Amino acid sequence: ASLDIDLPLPQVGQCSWAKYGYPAFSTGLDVCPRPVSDLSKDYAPWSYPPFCIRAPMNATVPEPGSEGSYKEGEENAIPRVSAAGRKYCVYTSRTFRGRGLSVISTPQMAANLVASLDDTRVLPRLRDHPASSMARRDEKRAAGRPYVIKNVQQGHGKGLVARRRVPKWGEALIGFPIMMARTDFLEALPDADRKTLEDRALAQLPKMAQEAILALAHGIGGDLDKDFLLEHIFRSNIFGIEIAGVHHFSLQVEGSRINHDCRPNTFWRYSPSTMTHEVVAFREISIGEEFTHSYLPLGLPLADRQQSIRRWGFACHCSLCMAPKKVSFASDIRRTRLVEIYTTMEDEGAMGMLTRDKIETLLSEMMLLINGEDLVPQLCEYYAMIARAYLSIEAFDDARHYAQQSEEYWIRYGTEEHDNVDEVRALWKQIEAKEKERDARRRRRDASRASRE
Ligand SMILES: C[S@@+](CC[C@H](N)C(=O)[O-])C[C@H]1O[C@@H](n2cnc3c(N)ncnc32)[C@H](O)[C@@H]1O
Repeated sequence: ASLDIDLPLPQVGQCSWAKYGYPAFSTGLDVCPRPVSDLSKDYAPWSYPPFCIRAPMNATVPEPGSEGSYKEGEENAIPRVSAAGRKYCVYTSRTFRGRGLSVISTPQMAANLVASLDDTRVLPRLRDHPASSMARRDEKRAAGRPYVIKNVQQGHGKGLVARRRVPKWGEALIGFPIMMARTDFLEALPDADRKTLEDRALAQLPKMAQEAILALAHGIGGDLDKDFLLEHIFRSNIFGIEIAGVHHFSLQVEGSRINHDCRPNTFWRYSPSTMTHEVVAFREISIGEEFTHSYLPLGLPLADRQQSIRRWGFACHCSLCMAPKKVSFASDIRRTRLVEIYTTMEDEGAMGMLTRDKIETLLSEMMLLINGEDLVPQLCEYYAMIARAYLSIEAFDDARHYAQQSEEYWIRYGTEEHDNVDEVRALWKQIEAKEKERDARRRRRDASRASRE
């Protein structure tokens, strides 16, 4: 028997692999879902017994959580760690959200998804919204759908175009994954094993789901290796997500049709507990406008964007990248200055060199730059940085104000479940602790003054 599945069943509150999925009080269960593999007798709630392949004993994968280049030999290459003998399995639910879902991952990671598979956990707000792929597709509902998928500008293939006005913060699209995989399976397994898992993940889905996946963009036509069609589709269409802190990717049929723009009009957020992708407008979108989102972190200057987008296999033709040299030069200067402000505040704050005047001057310059470059979503991080700057000069009310703003932005841009919401909450604790320290210092000073008098 495999170690993967012979662990004792943990009780609710002790699930190491189930940060969001369990405890699911509504199910009345009092244990965590057991990881299942090809050796398990029972494989519910999946539709088929898991099909598993072990990584070879010399398999290595990039170290989880490290940043840098995935290419070995490059200067900033991510260090690699052993994945010897790790079991990757295919799990399929043929009914998930009315379409089906196939997952390629390890038994523990798949166990983490079990509670979220339940369609009844999807809030009516996400299920019945006209932008939701779960909403009934009768004529009346279809008329309310905010977008139509059609060919857009030359060279961009298909895209999503607004067929009704979407207000600021309104949902443009609500979708669910159709395929998910633990990202490092691409590195841990040899070609033949990857292909076996990928083919099975596709074949176990209902016919309509298979067709929807195969119809997605395949990236650079010339180099297409027909044996690895799915990997070409992954490369052009996936969204990065985490399951219990481990990097995975997710394929979502309609969301994958949204083209990239370096100044996008939507952002997407993912809720692990309901496995929902929401694409949200961060400004009003008018009828006929294309929905766009950024495949790259926001705020990069042109050269960095051009280099990073290459990983996606295309050169960006958005209006910012195609703008006259003068315009993109000015944009680059603003973006570089913004990063400079961030580092100055962080560094000088840590060294106790900031003053209220300096913070306020940099803050107003920062707001001008952020608004000028349409980088409002970056305020999640920038507001937290301002809170830390005010904390460094013991301006507790201002620190609290910006920590609150940062928390609100993180919830809006990342959902309640985003890890950074926890980080902001840690910042609240720091503010509280430092304020107590200051009060204690004042009391000691007053007491020593009183004793002198
Ligand atoms: C995730 S898909 C987007 C949907 C795609 N247009 C389709 O027809 O399915 C990514 C592909 O769309 C195209 N694309 C997206 N954004 C683009 C942009 N800003 N400039 C040029 N091509 C873009 C590229 O071919 C890219 O490989």
